[in-house]
Amino acid sequence: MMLRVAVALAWQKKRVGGMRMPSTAARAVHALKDENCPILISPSLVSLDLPDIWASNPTPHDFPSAHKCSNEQNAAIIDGKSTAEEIMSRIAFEVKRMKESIGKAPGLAVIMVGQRRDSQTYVRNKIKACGEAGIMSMMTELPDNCKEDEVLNALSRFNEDPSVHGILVQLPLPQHLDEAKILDVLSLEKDVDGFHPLNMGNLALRGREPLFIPCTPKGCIELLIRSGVEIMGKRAVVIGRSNIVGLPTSLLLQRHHATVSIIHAFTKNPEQITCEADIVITAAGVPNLVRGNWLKPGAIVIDVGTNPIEDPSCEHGYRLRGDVFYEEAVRVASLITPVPGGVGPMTIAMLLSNTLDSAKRAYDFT
Ligand SMILES: NC(=O)C1=CN([C@@H]2O[C@H](COP(=O)(O)OP(=O)(O)OC[C@H]3O[C@@H](n4cnc5c(N)ncnc54)[C@H](OP(=O)(O)O)[C@@H]3O)[C@@H](O)[C@H]2O)C=CC1
Ligand SMILES: Nc1nc(=O)c2c([nH]1)NC[C@@H]1CN(c3ccc(C(=O)N[C@@H](CCC(=O)O)C(=O)O)cc3)C=[N+]21
Repeated sequence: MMLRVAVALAWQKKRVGGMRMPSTAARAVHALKDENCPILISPSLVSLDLPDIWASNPTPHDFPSAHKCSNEQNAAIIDGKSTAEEIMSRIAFEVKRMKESIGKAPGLAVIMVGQRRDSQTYVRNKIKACGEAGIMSMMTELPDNCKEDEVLNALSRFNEDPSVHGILVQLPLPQHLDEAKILDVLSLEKDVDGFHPLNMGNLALRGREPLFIPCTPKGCIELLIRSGVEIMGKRAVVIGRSNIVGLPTSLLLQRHHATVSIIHAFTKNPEQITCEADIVITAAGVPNLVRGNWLKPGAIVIDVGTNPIEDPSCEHGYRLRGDVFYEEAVRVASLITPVPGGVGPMTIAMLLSNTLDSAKRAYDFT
C-alpha cells in the first residue's frame, strides 16, 4: 500500500514538473510505416532527472487489438529509433535553455583505445549525437599498445576539467589494460556510463541511489515504461550477466519490482526459464539464440544483442542481427524491439541524458 502511494506521488511529481502523463487514450499505438506493421510511439515519459526514472507506470499494458498486426505477426514493434529522437529533441531543448540562462553547455569526453571497427562506429555515433543536441564533445584516441598510465593520465585530465561533465571509456579495452583499475579512477560525478563500482553498488543496494544508471539498461526500462508495460510483479528474464548490460539490467528490473531470473552461459535449459517470463531482455551476443518456442505467448521482448552477420550484399559487408530469432519471436510476443532500431539508439539517448543531468548537477541548474 505504502509502495503504491509512493509510486503515485512520484507520478504526480512528473505532472507538476510539466511532463506529459500517460493515459489510455494518449497511449494509443500509431501505425506509422504501414498498416500491417505498426510501430509503437507512446507519449513522452522521459525523465531527465534521476529520481523520476524509478516511477513505475501505473497503467497496465493492454494494446488495442485493432492495432495488432494482421496475418501471422502478432507483436507490436517498439520503435527505439524514433523514441530516442524524441528524447534527444527534449535534451537539445534543455541544453539550449541551459546555454541561454547560464552560458554553459554540457561536455562529454570519450577515451578510445585501439581501432576496433565496431567501437569506432559507436563512438562516432555518440559524438554525432552530442553535436545534434548541442553537447560539447572531446575525444582522446590512444593506440592499441598504449601504456596503462597514458589512459590514466587522459582520465585524470578529464576528471579535473570543469567543462567535462561526463567521461566515457569505450569498452572493451585491450587485454593488457586493467579495466577495473581504470574505472576506479574515473570521477564518480562524471561516470555517465554508470560503470563505477560505487554507482553499480548503489544501484544494487536498497535505499541508495546511484548518480547514474547505466545507459543500455536505462534505455530498456525507458522503452518498457513508454510502451505502457507495467513491470511491477512481472516475471522477467535477463539473458546475460555482463557488467555493462546484463547485471545492471537485472538490478534495475528488481528496482521496478519485477521477479528476475538471470540466464548465462552455464544455465541449463534456458528455454524452460524464458518460457515463463512476461518480459525477456536479452544481451548474450549470440545471434538468433532466442527462438520463438522459448517465449510465452504475449511475452514482451527487448533485444539488446547487436551481432554483425557477414552479408556481402550489405553496404559494409555485414548486417546486424539481435539475439532473438526475430521472424519467429514476432509471431509469439506481444511487443518486441527490432535490431537495428531498438535498444541501440536508446543507449545513445540515455548517455546524453546522463551527461545533461551531470552538467545540471555541476552547475546547480534546474
Ligand atoms: N544495443 C546496445 O546499446 C548494446 C548492445 N550490446 C550488445 O549486447 C550483447 C551483449 O553485450 P555484453 O553484455 O557486452 O557481452 P558480454 O560478452 O560481456 O556478455 C555476454 C553475456 O551473455 C552470456 N551468454 C553468452 N552466451 C550465452 C548463451 N549461449 N546462453 C546464455 N547466455 C550466454 C554470458 O554468460 P557468462 O557470464 O556465463 O559468460 C555473458 O554473461 C552484444 O551483442 C553486444 O553487442 C552491448 C551493449 C550495448
Ligand atoms: N563504455 C562503453 N559504453 C557503452 O555504452 C558501450 C561500450 N562501452 N562498448 C560497446 C557497447 C555497445 N554499445 C552500443 C551503442 C549504440 C548502438 C547503436 O546505436 N546501434 C544501432 C546500430 C548501429 C550500427 O548501424 O552499427 C541500432 O541498434 O540501431 C549499439 C551498441 C554501447 N556500448
